Amino acid sequence: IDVRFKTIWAMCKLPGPWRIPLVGLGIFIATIKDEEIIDQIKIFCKKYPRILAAYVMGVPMVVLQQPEDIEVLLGSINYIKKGYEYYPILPWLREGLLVSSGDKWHQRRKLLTPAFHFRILEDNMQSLNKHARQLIKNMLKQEGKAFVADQLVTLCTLDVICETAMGFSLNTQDNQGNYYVKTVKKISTIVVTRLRTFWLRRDWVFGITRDGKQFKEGLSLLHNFTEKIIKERKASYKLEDNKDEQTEDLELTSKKRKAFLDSLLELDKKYPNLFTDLDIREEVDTFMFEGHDTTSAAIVFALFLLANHPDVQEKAYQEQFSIFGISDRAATRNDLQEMHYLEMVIKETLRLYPSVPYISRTLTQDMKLSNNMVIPEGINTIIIPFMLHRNPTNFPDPEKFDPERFTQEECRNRHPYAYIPFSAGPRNCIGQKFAMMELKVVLSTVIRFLKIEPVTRDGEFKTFPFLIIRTDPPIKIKTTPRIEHIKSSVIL
Ligand code: HEM
Repeated sequence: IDVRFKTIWAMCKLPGPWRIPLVGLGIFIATIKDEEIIDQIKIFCKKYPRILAAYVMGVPMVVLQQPEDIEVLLGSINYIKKGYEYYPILPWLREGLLVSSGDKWHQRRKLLTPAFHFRILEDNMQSLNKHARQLIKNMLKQEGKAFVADQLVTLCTLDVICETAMGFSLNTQDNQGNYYVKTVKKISTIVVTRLRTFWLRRDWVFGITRDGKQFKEGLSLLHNFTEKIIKERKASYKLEDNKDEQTEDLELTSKKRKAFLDSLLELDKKYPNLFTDLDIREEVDTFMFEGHDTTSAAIVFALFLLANHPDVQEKAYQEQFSIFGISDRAATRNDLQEMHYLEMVIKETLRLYPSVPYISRTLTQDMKLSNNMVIPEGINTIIIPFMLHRNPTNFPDPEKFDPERFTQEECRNRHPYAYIPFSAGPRNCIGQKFAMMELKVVLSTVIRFLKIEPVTRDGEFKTFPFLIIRTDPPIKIKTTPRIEHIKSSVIL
């Protein structure tokens, strides 16, 4: 809560809906129905197209909507402190990379960039292909009937992140995987409810509510799940370490693929005071969550859009056909470079449905915008990619799904901060390249082997900003095999 005169005075001068001082939009936000959140955000953002300032129960909030202003915020190393909205996820992700600030964030980002970003891009095609194929096998089992896309896709992306980053093979049929996925969804919903409801800010009040109790139970499940992964990897890592010491074959040892978690275990050995067991867990929790839920949402929305736009689907299929013909071979990294149209489809999907719909920072110093307006230190500054990507100046006819917006020429003519599904600047998404690789492998596999048909149509669902973008009702699609003989080879 910021009740300093300086802040209140500055907030008064900024454009925004004027309600009760300090309380601001607090009561309105706490009482609005979930399904109305996005519509209300749209109304406010349209009314205040550059800057929207409002108090929410003592917290001063400013929404930036112009790419030039967003560049000032995200492009600078001076504004990396995460916003107030992240406090309810602290008990879950603690100060993992997503939430940490200051020196801790700088140090972690420096250590984790080689450990995650470079390592994960090395040699994961085999694993990505394997899980993409498992996904289409599971889709084929639905035998042309409608199914909830998210249920199958999320297990696939969870398998991918577990195997590629954690070196842990999770069985998709395993109930634990299912449980983890359901609990993550429940916890994200509770986090947003808590954020909107000011009387739940105090831990003790939240703790005695039904949501608070469910949050605590869910948290212990999620932590047990990640602790199990760490324990198992630690054990197998020790075994492999011993084997390496005994083997003379150095070439073989250097070729062994190391998972991101192995690098964390190494950091633990190298800097025992910097990287304790809890530090490892907070990063595993962070990467597990960010690494599966974001990609799953993107794949589900892409499937929905492809199903509802058969012309785009056909064009994407023709591109795959030109790369693979009727061969059922696995995709290689070189193949991915050829998938220009699929990349445009993915980008357009993330424009309309950015997996992370909301980004925020607390200013630790005054910030001068491109028009010389000053946003003072202490203010919670927000970017809503879901709205930014619907700005008709940068994206004419913004509700229309049109991958052609992402030809090289169109992109060149747009402000670089007009489209930021992975955020931008020094605190951008560390998993961006890996995510694009995963989305391409999974979608290319589905498009090559299956025809996606619509069940849920445009306008038949509401979107919710629950940490990750979600829909109600969940999106359903149908799939049928494209070529009979490919169907049998995939099943084998
Ligand atoms: C379609 C997929 C993805 C999207 C759209 C996405 C988007 C984002 C965005 C917008 C942020 C900035 C959040 C903020 O400032 O509050 C972010 C940060 C982050 N993402 Fe992703 N992400 C995706 C996939 C992944 C994957 C696959 C991983 C890793 C396994 C990952 C790990 C992270 C981490 C650790 C951060 C925090 C980085 C930092 O603060 O230094 N993301 N992501």
